[in-house]
Amino acid sequence: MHTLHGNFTTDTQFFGGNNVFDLIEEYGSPLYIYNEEILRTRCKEIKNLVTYENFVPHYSVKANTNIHLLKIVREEGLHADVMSPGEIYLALQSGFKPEELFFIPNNVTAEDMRYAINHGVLMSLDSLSQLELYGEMNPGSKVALRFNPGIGAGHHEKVVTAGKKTKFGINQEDIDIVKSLLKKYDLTLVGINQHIGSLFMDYDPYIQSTASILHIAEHFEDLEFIDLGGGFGIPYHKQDGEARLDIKTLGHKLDVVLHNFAESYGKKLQFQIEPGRYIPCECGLILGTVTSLKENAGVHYLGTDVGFNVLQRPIMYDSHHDMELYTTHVACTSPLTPFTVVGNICESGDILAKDRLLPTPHVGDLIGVLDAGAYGFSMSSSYNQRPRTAEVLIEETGNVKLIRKRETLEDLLRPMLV
Ligand SMILES: Cc1ncc(COP(=O)(O)O)c(C=O)c1O
Ligand SMILES: N[C@@H](CCCC[NH3+])C(=O)O
Repeated sequence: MHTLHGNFTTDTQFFGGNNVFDLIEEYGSPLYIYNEEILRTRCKEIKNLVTYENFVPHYSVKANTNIHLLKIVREEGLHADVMSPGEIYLALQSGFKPEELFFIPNNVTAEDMRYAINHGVLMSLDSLSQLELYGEMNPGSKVALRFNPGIGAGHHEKVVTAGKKTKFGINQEDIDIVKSLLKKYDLTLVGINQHIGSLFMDYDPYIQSTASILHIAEHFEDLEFIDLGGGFGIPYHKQDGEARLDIKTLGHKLDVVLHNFAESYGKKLQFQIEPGRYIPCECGLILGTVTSLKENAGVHYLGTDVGFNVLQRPIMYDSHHDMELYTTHVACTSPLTPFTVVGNICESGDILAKDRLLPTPHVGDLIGVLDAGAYGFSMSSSYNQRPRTAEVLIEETGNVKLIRKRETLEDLLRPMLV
């Protein structure tokens, strides 16, 4: 086997010595593949971000909710942030205790709230009307609130979750109303949180937004924790030499802020963060098959079975994912050609990458779509009635463990009660 493109020798390191063609033969194509060692490394980096002792990172499970990965994240000592009853359910099933979960929903029904209350999971409300609803349902209890710190950041406007143009968070101007609602329902505000958006590589907006939430915290006595949010980015353009987020410097800067705040607040309250992407993104890759090659009006199409049912990020946010090709043919030394890499879905927008420089592949070669461990499978669908893919974990020993069965055609029919 030859790797035709890429500076990341995934075949030996990432796949734990397993041959990609054998993996596809055994588990089918396309296939999500995760590397346990990389996952554990990212967890440790986040766990040791700061020296401030009362620091509890919560993994935002929406990025990847496979229960086998959740178990590893928990073993590494992280807690979890959850968004829905489904995420609460899976997190509990994977071994997290209710007190290790933080429910941060948006526009939920009373039924969703009831699920969290019944399972003893602390909830954060992010609007006055949701706080009112919660207060009516569960007066006299502990509660958290999500504030909008006024600063947003993210890799695309669809993932900026603070500032002026967003549905998330309570505005600072409403703090007096918040206080009266807390009093009305005898609620104890134990924590406040924020999340400015997804994927920063420059940590300045994160540090600035930390200052904002700490300023908001000064309005409330007796807080037990402050959650600074997620958004920690990963370099999706590694093949172009993109640098990693400087997590060490970010950690040092945060440390100073946290220690100073605890001193002025008068207690060593708990600080939390909620990274999603950073934890599983780089441990995951999609392996697909080159199904056709075609030229139309000067555009070279490289057809694959990785449609937007499998990976939605490129069509949703124009996201870039580095790619590799694997072949059993003699490695080709011809010049690189710009290919438009497409999937098998019946929509013209089903494009994984435009003008991607690649060596000319053969039908039957394999394509690796890198950094797909976050918001990959969790955003996938069965559109065009393509059953969802299998997932495998390359354990630290190199052993391959099937962690999700490929769905079958019968799985498509089952919920229709036929
Ligand atoms: C409330 C909340 N917390 C955490 C996250 C995780 O974000 P990221 O994956 O960018 O770290 C998100 C998603 O953007 C979110 O909405
Ligand atoms: N789904 C987005 C991240 C934000 C999701 C959570 N608010 C992505 O793939 O980049």
